[in-house]
Amino acid sequence: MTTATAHTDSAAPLLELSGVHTHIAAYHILHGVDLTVPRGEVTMLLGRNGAGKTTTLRTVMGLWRASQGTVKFAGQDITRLATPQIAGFGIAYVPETMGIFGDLTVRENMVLAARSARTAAQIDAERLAWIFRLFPAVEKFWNHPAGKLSGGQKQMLAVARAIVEPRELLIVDEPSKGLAPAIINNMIDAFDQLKKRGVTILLVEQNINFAKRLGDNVAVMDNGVVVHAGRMQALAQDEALQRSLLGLAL
Ligand SMILES: Nc1ncnc2c1ncn2[C@@H]1O[C@H](COP(=O)(O)OP(=O)(O)OP(=O)(O)O)[C@@H](O)[C@H]1O
Repeated sequence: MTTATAHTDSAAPLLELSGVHTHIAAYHILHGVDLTVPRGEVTMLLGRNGAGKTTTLRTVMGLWRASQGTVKFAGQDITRLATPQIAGFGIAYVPETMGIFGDLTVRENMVLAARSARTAAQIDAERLAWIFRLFPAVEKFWNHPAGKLSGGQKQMLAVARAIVEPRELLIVDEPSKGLAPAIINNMIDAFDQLKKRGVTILLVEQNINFAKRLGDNVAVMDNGVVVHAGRMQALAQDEALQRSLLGLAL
């Protein structure tokens, strides 16, 4: 499958939401979200429970439909496109539920995620070796049912699936959720490596320390809008601002 290439204005944000409203059934959840995700950097989407972070990601992926506003990827309006078309532009999305098939082996999970491969041998060998280096558990449990993996190993498999083919933008909902500190370090390393390969990354996080270590940019949501956006370093150095924006989430 070919990935559509859009124009390459490197200064323009890779992903840009403007005034996005989303309704779920009778509920008005997003109330005009403005969010920019600069190319080649890591952007953290923070906010209290129920602030609208997951709904924002799902709206980007076309899993919910924006009722107003626009979502642009590499300058193209993707607001009304279907999810497979959006993914086809080179956007990978790892939901909080991870989307792993527990009855299938790790290998089968990876093959299913690689749209251009029908067998493991058809997955790009250099890329697979790189994924094994990033996430040794994926290699170690290659022929084991994915359902038997620990929570951290499942999260690694979920990210490994998302990057089995080259992607321009990787979106992950709460990658650090429930992970032990050693696994969190491994995850941070992996995202760093991805960034070095030129992948733009958008992560939803509850863990402010994880966010501080990895984020170049930050956007904070509350009540269905982005209430703060800027450089992560500026927020990390301002404890009063962190408290007022994130409150108990800290
Ligand atoms: N399927 C749904 N039906 C009705 N309301 C929903 C649905 N999904 C989400 N909501 C509501 O939308 C609001 C935003 O939810 P969302 O999951 O986007 O928040 P979040 O910031 O990701 O929070 P969390 O960290 O708890 O996942 C919440 O009030 C939630 O109850």
